[in-house]
Amino acid sequence: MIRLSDLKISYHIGSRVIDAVDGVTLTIPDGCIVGIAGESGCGKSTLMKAIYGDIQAPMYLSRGNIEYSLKGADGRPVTSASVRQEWFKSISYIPQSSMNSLNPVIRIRDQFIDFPGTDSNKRRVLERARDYIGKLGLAPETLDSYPHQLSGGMRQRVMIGLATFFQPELIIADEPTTALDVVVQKEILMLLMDLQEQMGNTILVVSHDMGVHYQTTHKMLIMYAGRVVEYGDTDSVFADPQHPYTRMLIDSLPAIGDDSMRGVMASAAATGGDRAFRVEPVLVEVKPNHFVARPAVQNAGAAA
Ligand SMILES: Nc1ncnc2c1ncn2[C@@H]1O[C@H](COP(=O)(O)OP(=O)(O)OP(=O)(O)O)[C@@H](O)[C@H]1O
Repeated sequence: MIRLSDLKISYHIGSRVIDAVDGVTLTIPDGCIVGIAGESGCGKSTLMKAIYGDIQAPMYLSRGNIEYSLKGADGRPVTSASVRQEWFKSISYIPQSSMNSLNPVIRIRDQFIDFPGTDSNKRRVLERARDYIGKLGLAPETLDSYPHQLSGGMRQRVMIGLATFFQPELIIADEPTTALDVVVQKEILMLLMDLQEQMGNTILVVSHDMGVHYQTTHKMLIMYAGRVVEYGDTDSVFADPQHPYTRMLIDSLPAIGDDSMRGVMASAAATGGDRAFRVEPVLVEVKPNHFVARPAVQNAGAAA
């Protein structure tokens, strides 16, 4: 379980402050895949980095806190202060464009054993890695390759392999299939789903693709302008979206035979756009496990 309480994450840019995540309070249960969606710049990656404990200038925690029910490698509870020590052990992160994050001058095998340890320990890990990447659909020789010798899909599988090798309890995948063709996208997502089923861990997946969310997630978290507008079981959110922005995202899913984006444009116009999408931070449970935020109270200046 991860509990976010009144979380506010900001960036200091010169004399300006950008509140990228603004007053998020919610609980993510164990053992589920949570999809995070929302327009570009709404704060998805910032929220993921904060949960991962990767808060570095110019980003900072303005308010609130994060609690984890994770156990560290030493058996102790993970806290915001200790979460960084758990990277790639109890918690791992597959960043945006992660397939380009592999060190280009280091063979894949050496990326698996890039940790302090004895030679015999590393040999044992390498044997396990050879076995493990086979389960991810990669040939054992992949370990002997340099990243540039692999296709984008293979590199992404390697990244997922590195992120899941130690069976972390929490995996954060920030747009894990961007820049891959649709067939490879599907394979990668199936792989993540299979791994989640086997390990029973929690996966947070950021994606702009609502179709991907519908097919792969148990819960959906929809963000707009730094706030969570809706959060609930995926079936419920897709069957009965409560917030106009969620409705617009779901309407953007093309149906077979649909030849245009007219539905999206029409529903954006009908909802009243930005003003109608802005919300207060507090989420209200409208159905079991389905929360929605109330519309923001517009001040006189904003309304003018
Ligand atoms: N390093 C940074 N310095 C300054 N501002 C930043 C930085 N990173 C993000 N921001 C700002 O914080 C806000 C949220 O950005 P974030 O990357 O979290 O959004 P996002 O929803 O993940 O977007 P995308 O879907 O495009 O990845 C945006 O206004 C962005 O400009």
